[in-house]
Amino acid sequence: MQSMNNSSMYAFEDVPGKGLGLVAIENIPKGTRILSEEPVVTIPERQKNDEWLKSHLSQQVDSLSEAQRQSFLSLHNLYPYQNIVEQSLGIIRTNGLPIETNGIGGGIFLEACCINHSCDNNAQKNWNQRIKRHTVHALRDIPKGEEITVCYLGRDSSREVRQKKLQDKFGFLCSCRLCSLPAELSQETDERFERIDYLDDLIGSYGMRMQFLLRTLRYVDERVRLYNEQGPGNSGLPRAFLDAAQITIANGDLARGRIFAERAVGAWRTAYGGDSKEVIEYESLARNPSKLPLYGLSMKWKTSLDEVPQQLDANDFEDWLWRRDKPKKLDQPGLLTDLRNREVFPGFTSLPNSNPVDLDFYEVVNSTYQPLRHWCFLGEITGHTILHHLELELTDVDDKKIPLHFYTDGRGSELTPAQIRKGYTVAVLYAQRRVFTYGDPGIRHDNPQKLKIFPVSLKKLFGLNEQVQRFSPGIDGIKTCHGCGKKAASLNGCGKCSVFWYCDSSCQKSGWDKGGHKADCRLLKDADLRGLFVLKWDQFVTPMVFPLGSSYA
Ligand SMILES: C[S@@+](CC[C@H](N)C(=O)[O-])C[C@H]1O[C@@H](n2cnc3c(N)ncnc32)[C@H](O)[C@@H]1O
Repeated sequence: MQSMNNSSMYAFEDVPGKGLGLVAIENIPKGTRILSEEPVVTIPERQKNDEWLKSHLSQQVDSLSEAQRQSFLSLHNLYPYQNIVEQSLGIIRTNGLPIETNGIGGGIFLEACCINHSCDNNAQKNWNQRIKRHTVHALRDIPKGEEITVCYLGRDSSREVRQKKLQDKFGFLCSCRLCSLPAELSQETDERFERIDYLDDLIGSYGMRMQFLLRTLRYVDERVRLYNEQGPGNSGLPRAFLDAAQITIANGDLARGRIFAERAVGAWRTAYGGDSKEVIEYESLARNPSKLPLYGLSMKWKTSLDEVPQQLDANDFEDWLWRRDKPKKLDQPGLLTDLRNREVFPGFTSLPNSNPVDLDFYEVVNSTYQPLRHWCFLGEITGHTILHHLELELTDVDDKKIPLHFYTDGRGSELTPAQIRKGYTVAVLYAQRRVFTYGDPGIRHDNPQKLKIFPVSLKKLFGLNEQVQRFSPGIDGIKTCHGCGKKAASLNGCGKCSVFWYCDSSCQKSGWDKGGHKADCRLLKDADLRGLFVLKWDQFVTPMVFPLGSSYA
């Protein structure tokens, strides 16, 4: 068979084991439109019955030119037939490609229907609704002599599933590069596809629900990474980039939103061409992301269009783009936790809601929600009442007043009056923001192991934190003498708290008397308070409880 297209980049050839196929007769660069074709026969979306369809087909086949009719009748046919009408029906069933337009469900394209399948296809087929043609584009550079292949399957799946589908529907056993991988590598690919599939479902089920957006962005990030590991040009990529664009724009982040939209457009341009509806629609989104109806559902990640870091290397840029958690400085050995770190010590407004559960803070383990990271709320007692239960009035790091209700077994009676003092600081592990039937939103406390009261005001605690941050070892292990300010790797730790460092006993005396360490050291004697600084709050294994001392002593 000869191509109808004179400027063709391919020839029809017999491909061993596959029948007829299309083979590149020149090098075809990635993104090239290899083929653009109108249907010669169409099939309506809704068919009354087989008889009606047969007559509908006969009329179309009869009106083809002789050359077209010959080409049509020589197409592959998996079904037995007695006459030309049955033969036409078999050809349609074997080769029909989707056409999504005005009640038409599919059609026959004389050239595109000769393209064979590969699970590792180098070309992408598509019905281009705007130009009303079936197109095929190179997903990667295709060297002269290589067969042009598309994927017959809708979704990435394991080798077993792919092979079964191809056998059942198209009657062949696929022996493409992916299907011929040795068992171990094939298993790796299968696991990747299974994970992509799973992530796809998760992304679909979380959708654009505001409280899950960071989580969903992580899933999309992982999905894109898996696609890239698998190889270039996966047809799922543009959709993944569009998901990322929508998530970031919904949170007011125009800078990232535009970049993701541009990536989606770039991937669609490669696979579908610049005149496809996807490219045209999302090019306009990339130009003006704030036009997305979801824009600004929250302004949590607000950026302007040009707030794109310029000096980052490629990896750091991707970390920025996907909002990946960078290992914080706190990870470094010797570094002490900074109480100003709002990820770990959030104010009330940044606490997760108790309902619906915030999946940035929790994950499902054995059908229950478990924290997936550490956080600890700090608030200073400014008053209290006791009616049915103890209610503390707290002021948080943002000076916001919050009620803390005791729903422990003792309803608060487990505390001594000496603990319930104005000016003391309460620490609540894994606190949630909760709406109460009566009164303002606040915190419900029901597990005594999650709460601790320190006999120090929030202001003093932050004062101590400043000292700790100033004098404790830096990333380089260099400590600062709390007495004279000298910096050195080898200083002597305070024998009581081991948090402050001194050159010698005279520096220690100066720090003790003038530097205020006498009072601070007394506070730091409490292993729970010391734990606020020395625990690796950014490294989560299991939830912590008070006494914290047992978690690090
Ligand atoms: C739409 S046709 C493709 C053109 C076909 N090779 C022909 O000779 O007309 C689909 C049929 O091609 C064959 N085919 C396509 N891809 C194949 C592959 N990867 N391995 C073996 N046979 C394949 C199968 O017989 C399949 O039913």
